[in-house]
Amino acid sequence: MVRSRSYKIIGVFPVGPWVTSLFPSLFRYQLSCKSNKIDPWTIAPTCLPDTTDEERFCVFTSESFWGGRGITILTKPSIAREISQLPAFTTPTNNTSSLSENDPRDPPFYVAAIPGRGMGLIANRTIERGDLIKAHAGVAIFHNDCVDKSFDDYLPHKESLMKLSVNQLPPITRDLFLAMAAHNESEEPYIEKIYTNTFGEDFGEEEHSLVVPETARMNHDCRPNAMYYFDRRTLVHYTHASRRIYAGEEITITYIDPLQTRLRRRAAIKRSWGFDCSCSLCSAENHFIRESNRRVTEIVRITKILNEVVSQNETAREAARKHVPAAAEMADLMISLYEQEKLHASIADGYRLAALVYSSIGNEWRAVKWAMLASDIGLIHDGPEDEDLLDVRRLLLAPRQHWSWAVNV
Ligand SMILES: C[S@@+](CC[C@H](N)C(=O)[O-])C[C@H]1O[C@@H](n2cnc3c(N)ncnc32)[C@H](O)[C@@H]1O
Repeated sequence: MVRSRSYKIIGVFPVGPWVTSLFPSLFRYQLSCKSNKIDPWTIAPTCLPDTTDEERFCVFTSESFWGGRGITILTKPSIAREISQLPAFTTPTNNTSSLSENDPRDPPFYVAAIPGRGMGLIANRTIERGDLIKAHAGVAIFHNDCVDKSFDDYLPHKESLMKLSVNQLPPITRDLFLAMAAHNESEEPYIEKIYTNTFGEDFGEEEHSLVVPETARMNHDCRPNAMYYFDRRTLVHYTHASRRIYAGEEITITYIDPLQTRLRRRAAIKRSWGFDCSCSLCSAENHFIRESNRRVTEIVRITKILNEVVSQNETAREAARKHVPAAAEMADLMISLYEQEKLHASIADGYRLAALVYSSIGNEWRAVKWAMLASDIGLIHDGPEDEDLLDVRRLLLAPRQHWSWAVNV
């Protein structure tokens, strides 16, 4: 439920005042007030009544999206218009291979019951670092104001709205959605599934929840062996191995920012998912946990200093000048701590920062070394279009022309 750059699962939602005023009249309206069909939606949108375009929420569904997988989107018309202009719709592929888990591409995993965790994914062969584990388009996107649970009186209406959205999906996709786990038995099973399984993403600069049922089968580990990113242009969610995974190992992702102490990680998991994290790091003996906490705290401290040392803001950089003489050693220590902590996924951020530090002190070859590593892992951590990755690529191509070159010399 954290919405940082890499850990984007599920948000805890803000609520606009409109919620209380609109939901009571939703269903009287929807029966009589279908608006005109807008491409690429194959079902005419169903909208909330009596509101301006800016406030109105509608269900937009395309049954033909992604080769018949379909997608349903509950959001404002202006945001749906924006989404409909993405290459996902304007240059559609014929990808039908991901309609089910048993697709013909022979996935490197199977789904199995994991004691104490419900279902999960188990590797069926060795998966090398960087290998693609799965790539699936989202099947549903919900504006977070519509899935908020805090106004109990309106829950039945929200639940019906979710149900309508999901029922408009093609049957195979709808079944994938309905097969997802839920935190709790509840009178609102649709909303409960969304709370348990969605990834937080912004569309139109507003918070939404993205549903990718196949990816939602992956359980959490504070030191996971896989990582994911979402390609906003194609609406496809990618998961890659962040280290070698052996046959028989569970494939895991992290639901939270792993750069936190055990206490904070467990509190975040408990707050948002209601389970006690029993991953191997959280279950380790106390002296191991203490060492891990120290390393994580140190990574966070050094990262803060080094971000100032290489800030593009000259005043901030000037204020951090006293750290410049030790910056290279700090960068090396930070990378070593990432490695000791087995933070195989988030180390992309460490590599990038180390590249900038070395570039800023005019050490071209070390800058290139770290930039290479940042670029390599960044591809599977953030995707090829990520701004930070593109920046690090510019550094690689022409180190001495990069904005960071020798700014601390
Ligand atoms: C996104 S779903 C993961 C897939 C789910 N296990 C299933 O059966 O489909 C999230 C839910 O899985 C369970 N879960 C995930 N990681 C876990 C872990 N490390 N320990 C215990 N339960 C976990 C929790 O019930 C959580 O609410």
